[in-house]
Amino acid sequence: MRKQNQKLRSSKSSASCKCGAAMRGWLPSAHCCIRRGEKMLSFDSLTMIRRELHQIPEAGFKEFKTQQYILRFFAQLPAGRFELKSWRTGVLVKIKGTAPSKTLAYRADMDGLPITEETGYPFQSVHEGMMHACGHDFHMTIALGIAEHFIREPMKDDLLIIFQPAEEGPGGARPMLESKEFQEWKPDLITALHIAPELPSGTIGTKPGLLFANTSELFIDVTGKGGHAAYPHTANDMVVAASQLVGQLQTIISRNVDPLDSAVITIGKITGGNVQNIIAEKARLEGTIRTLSPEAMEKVKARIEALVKGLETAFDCSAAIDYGSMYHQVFNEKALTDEFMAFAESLPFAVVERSREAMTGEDFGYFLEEIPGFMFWLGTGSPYGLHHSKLQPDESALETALRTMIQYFAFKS
Ligand SMILES: CC(=O)N[C@@H](CCC[C@H](N)C(=O)O)C(=O)O
Repeated sequence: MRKQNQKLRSSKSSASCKCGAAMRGWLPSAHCCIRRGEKMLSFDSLTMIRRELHQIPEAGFKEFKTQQYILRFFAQLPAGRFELKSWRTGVLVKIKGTAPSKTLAYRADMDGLPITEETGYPFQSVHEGMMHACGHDFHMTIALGIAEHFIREPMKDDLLIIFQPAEEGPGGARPMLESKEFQEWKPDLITALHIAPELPSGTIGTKPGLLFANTSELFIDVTGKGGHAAYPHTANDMVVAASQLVGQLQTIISRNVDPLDSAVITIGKITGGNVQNIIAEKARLEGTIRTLSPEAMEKVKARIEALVKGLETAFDCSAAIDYGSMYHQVFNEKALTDEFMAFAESLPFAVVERSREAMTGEDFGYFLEEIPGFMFWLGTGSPYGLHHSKLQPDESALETALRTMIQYFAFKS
């Protein structure tokens, strides 16, 4: 399905707008272009918005500056053509159609990650220890671009633009979906995209059916008896217990999950003990589970519980499991996804690829449980992947995504 006629611009564009405005911290300077009445935000405006958002990554449900940025963006646009509601740190914007019979929707997530940025960007995060390392700055920029376009050039149907907090955790989609604010404006079709650094810039990748995995966070606290480093026989060492458990957990993947199925258990963080010559009384494992079906998730959890029970006996310790937040799989509606792929393929500037399932998680899966729609990957070709401190997605993909979504919504309306 690949086309070679794609012409994308280099990512080395200027950080200033065509109109000469410089970036100004987290204040939305993009309004200078919007005021000039352009129908679609220019490439310079898009990159400027993305860079301003990039500077202010915030944790889930703490996206206060981000929310303010979005509200100020809409304050520059012609009132009367849209309605706006805040929901916690999120924002819902309903853009009026000329003769609506349904509501289409695009969702963008808003939060950053607790990562110390190492991109060397001149516009890198001003929030120490936080980074937009999962592309949510891109997702929001595209959402603002779509919104601005259809506020100026209304289509027939209504369009809901969803700025959803806390995708990385603890999960904003489910409570937002259940909220009165969202239910009042519940759309008939919902879409979202996610940047894919491993795909060539501008590529659109998706498939009908399962796209993203079921996820569950995993926290295990083990408590034994601490003691002097020289007297191990008088203590129950929780560093040794936790280390053994890390190895045992991997046997679930190799020995309990059907080899023709797939699952992942990743322990991303271990903490325990206080100092090098004291046997640790406590240790904590923090990780995540990924499976291709909700049933496999139940099986993996049952095995974790059995292993943890065994660990309690083996180490004469106590252990507590907390599954944190869980996300339902992203399952794309077949007819809409096939139609979108064929539509995107027909665009002269688009390159479309059929994706494989990924073990990434996305709480957008909750929206898709209730509302027909789909999610797709947007290639942003970068040598560093998602959740990496050096992630540098190619900004030219912003324009490809914006043009694709504007034309898709116009086609569906
Ligand atoms: C697209 C992406 O990277 N999403 C995150 C979602 C995280 C969910 C939750 N905090 C967990 O770790 O299970 C991902 O890590 O896949």
